[in-house]
Amino acid sequence: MTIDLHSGTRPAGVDAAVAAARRVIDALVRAGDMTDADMSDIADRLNAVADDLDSSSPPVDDRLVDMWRGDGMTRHDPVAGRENPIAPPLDYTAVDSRTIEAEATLGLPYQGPPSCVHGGVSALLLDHTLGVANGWAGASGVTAELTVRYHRLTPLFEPLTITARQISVDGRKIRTTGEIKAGGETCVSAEGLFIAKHPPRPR
Ligand SMILES: CCCCC/C=C\C/C=C\C/C=C\C/C=C\CCCC(=O)SCCNC(=O)CCNC(=O)[C@H](O)C(C)(C)COP(=O)(O)OP(=O)(O)OC[C@H]1O[C@@H](n2cnc3c(N)ncnc32)[C@H](O)[C@@H]1OP(=O)(O)O
Repeated sequence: MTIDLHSGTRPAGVDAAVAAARRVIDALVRAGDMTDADMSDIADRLNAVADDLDSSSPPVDDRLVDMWRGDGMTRHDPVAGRENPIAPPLDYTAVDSRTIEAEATLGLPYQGPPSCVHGGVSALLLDHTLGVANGWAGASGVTAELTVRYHRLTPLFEPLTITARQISVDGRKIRTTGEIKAGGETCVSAEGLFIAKHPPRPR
């Protein structure tokens, strides 16, 4: 069974609030202490927002059930999740029946070397994208091995194409590859071994 690549939007403004939080994260990293803003006041205001959210949030077990509803894409993961402010977020489209891709431009919160994407962030994006390609191709599982090769530095502030394709399914073993490209050049490639295993979703 394949999955819908889009997790959809919710009407309550959640996506807009999370997008605003993403802006805040980006703006904080950009400002550092080179700002005239009153950072103590900003901390108070951000803490007030967090207090509002904390006081109105459901028990975590209820939220876990909500996060995992359905059988396909979720909205909370740290790569494509519209409800997760640390996700860029990637938005996948199908290339063919085993291949997906997304475009993203990453900013300062994802920095490793100067003006370049952190290698761990690239590995995260690829791990997840390989996993979603498996869901799209119809045989998915958990990552057992991920081999990542860094060919050249991956730039911040430039459009990146992240692609993944399922290569083979042999019993429970699923092999999947992917890459991150900038300007048509491969910056990072990955090979993953996934094992068909589906931890039960909280219900
Ligand atoms: C987030 C959950 C996703 C699940 C997918 C669900 C639905 C898909 C829908 C939508 C897709 C959307 C999003 C998904 C996107 C991303 C996925 C998230 C990726 C992750 O973030 S996931 C977390 C990190 N991941 C782990 O936390 C795994 C922990 N680990 C284990 O859970 C076990 O360790 C396991 C299951 C790996 C194996 O355990 P096991 O007992 O089930 O199987 P067993 O050991 O018998 O191995 C069977 C055969 O695989 C070979 N084999 C096993 N491991 C190997 C290895 N490392 N290297 C080489 N070969 C290996 C054996 O050698 C044997 O081979 P043989 O049959 O030939 O002897």
